Amino acid sequence: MWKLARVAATRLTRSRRFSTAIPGPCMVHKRGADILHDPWFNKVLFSFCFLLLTSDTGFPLTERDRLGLRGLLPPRVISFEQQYARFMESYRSLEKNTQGQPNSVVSLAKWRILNRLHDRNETLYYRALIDNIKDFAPIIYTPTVGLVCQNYSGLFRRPRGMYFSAKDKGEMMSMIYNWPAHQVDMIVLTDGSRILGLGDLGVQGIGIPIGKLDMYVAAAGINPQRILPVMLDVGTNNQKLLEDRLYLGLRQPRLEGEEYLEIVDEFMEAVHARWPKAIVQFEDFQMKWAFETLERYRKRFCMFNDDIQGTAGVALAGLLGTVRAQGRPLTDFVNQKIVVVGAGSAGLGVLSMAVKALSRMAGNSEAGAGKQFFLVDKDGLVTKERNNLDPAAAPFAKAPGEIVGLREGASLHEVVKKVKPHVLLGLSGVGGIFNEEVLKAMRESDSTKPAIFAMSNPTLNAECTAADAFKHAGENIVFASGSPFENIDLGNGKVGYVNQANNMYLFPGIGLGALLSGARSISDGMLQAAAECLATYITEEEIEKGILYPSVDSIRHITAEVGAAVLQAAVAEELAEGHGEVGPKELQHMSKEEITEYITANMWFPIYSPLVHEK
Ligand SMILES: NC(=O)C1=CN([C@@H]2O[C@H](COP(=O)(O)OP(=O)(O)OC[C@H]3O[C@@H](n4cnc5c(N)ncnc54)[C@H](O)[C@@H]3O)[C@@H](O)[C@H]2O)C=CC1
Ligand SMILES: CC(=O)C(=O)O
Ligand SMILES: [Mg+2]
Repeated sequence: MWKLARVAATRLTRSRRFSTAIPGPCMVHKRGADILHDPWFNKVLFSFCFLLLTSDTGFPLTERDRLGLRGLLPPRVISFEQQYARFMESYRSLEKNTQGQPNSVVSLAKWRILNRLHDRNETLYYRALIDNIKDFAPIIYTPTVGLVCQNYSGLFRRPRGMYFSAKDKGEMMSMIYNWPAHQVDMIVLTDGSRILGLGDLGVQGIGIPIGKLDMYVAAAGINPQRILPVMLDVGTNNQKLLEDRLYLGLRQPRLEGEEYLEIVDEFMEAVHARWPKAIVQFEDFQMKWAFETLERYRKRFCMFNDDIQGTAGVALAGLLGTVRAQGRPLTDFVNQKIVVVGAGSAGLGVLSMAVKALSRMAGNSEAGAGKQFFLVDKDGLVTKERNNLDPAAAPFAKAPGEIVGLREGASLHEVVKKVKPHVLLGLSGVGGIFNEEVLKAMRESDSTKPAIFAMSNPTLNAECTAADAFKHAGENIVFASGSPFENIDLGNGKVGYVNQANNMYLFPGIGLGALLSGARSISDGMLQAAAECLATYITEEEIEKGILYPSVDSIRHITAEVGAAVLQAAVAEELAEGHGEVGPKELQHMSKEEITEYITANMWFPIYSPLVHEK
């Protein structure tokens, strides 16, 4: 395992650009103005250019005749390519015109222009997203999505996704049929209780499933007609929201205990009844429900928890990359001292996957695995002496006297000074806790190339900035953050490389592989295959430069690879039941290359199809 084969496949070009292949027809049951008002079929681009509102239409004349559109549009027809160029022109002019304004104003303006495009013309929106993923991911995903959630009531223009509230108890089985699409493949579900590091945002957390599913379309090529963002509104404990007259959710405290679980159970049953093969990704649930729902559903439904399982795989890939960056063999992972800051769903997910990887390296022996991991939470170092020690954290708690000189609750600074860790990894949600003192203590690390992972989101919640990490911990570190930072100019032509350690490198591939395998459930083996795939993706030359993760530009390619690895694992574990016309037997007989080809061929790509009216 963990073979470091150089990924031989030539990486996909960033996108297929404007293919000359003739797209197949798309049947449409609407006509006339109804088509123009449906962003899925619409081919008109409305844009502001030099302060003029222009509407450029991509409907050819024959199509206008077929669909009763003649006379409803100005006569000029422009191509998809021209529309794309027009949109990018207006986006770039917005960038220019907002220069010098506060970051939050610029980011929200960018989010609005993208969101407006989505609401009018999905094909063009997804093309723009795919072709500019590096620029647009920070807008539709972290960090801007956090700002969008915080301001959701004010930004809300038209609904996206479905809302199931505590008031819908007993109705969900019929409600699910209100969703207009016949088929749904991917659902991202939240209850809004822990949105990034921003806490309980109640119903406003819907921005997260929307952003994650946009990443599914961009990275995994999931057809946007088959995605469903879902908010389970069980109330909020955020007093400010409860008192906000613009708040759009239920004004009641969160349901607890059985009452809460009954709502989630009912939703899961309803989804399964209508779309038995849909994958459900749980996202941004507070820790107690994140673990409980994962245990409750993972064998019964095809689901996973992204914060626990997706994050764990991404972090593990980064930890193994760190071993390579030190010029050590992967087996040296057993000697790496790792301090994890944050004992929540993400931090504990990382530790348990890392311990499993260690025990596999040691020939499946659990004995002693994880002794070199240290867990710090808001009350300091976690030891067995902790009052009310959380059972989920207990396996990682240090025994009394296990580390001489460190007591229960020792501060992060004390822990780093004493342990001299190879890796300091933050999943605490607390901005700036890797302060100057802590970062300077990392200079005493036992590693020749210490690693600092400030994985909390969004940017202001990162445990430290990239600039501070290189400044205080030294130029020889490797650095990764959950939200993007610019690379750091270290002077003398040297660059401090900033990695983005974010579960976006895995969840799209986990979902895609699970979907196309038709797996009954998502096993540890499938998740491990995803993490291994990501870990082996980076070349030695890249590692030497401090690069641990691929560029966001190649997210479609890495997702295809991860999807293939997940599918292969599902087949090996006999969990794959097939997808569409491809049955389990055919999947079993596919080579690795054929699986990757199958995955790639099934990735949706946005182009205008000729619309044909279905009588
Ligand atoms: N980069 C990525 O891919 C991911 C990042 N995250 C980020 O990780 C953060 C935490 O997420 P969860 O684990 O789900 O949250 P959580 O609420 O379950 O856990 C937070 C943990 O941080 C600890 N903590 C709070 N204040 C602290 C302090 N001052 N010092 C040390 N520890 C402290 C708490 O005790 C708790 O154990 C969030 O900001 C989230 O955005 C989560 C998932 C993926
Ligand atoms: C990235 C992510 O899933 C989070 O910050 O919660
Ligand atoms: Mg999350």
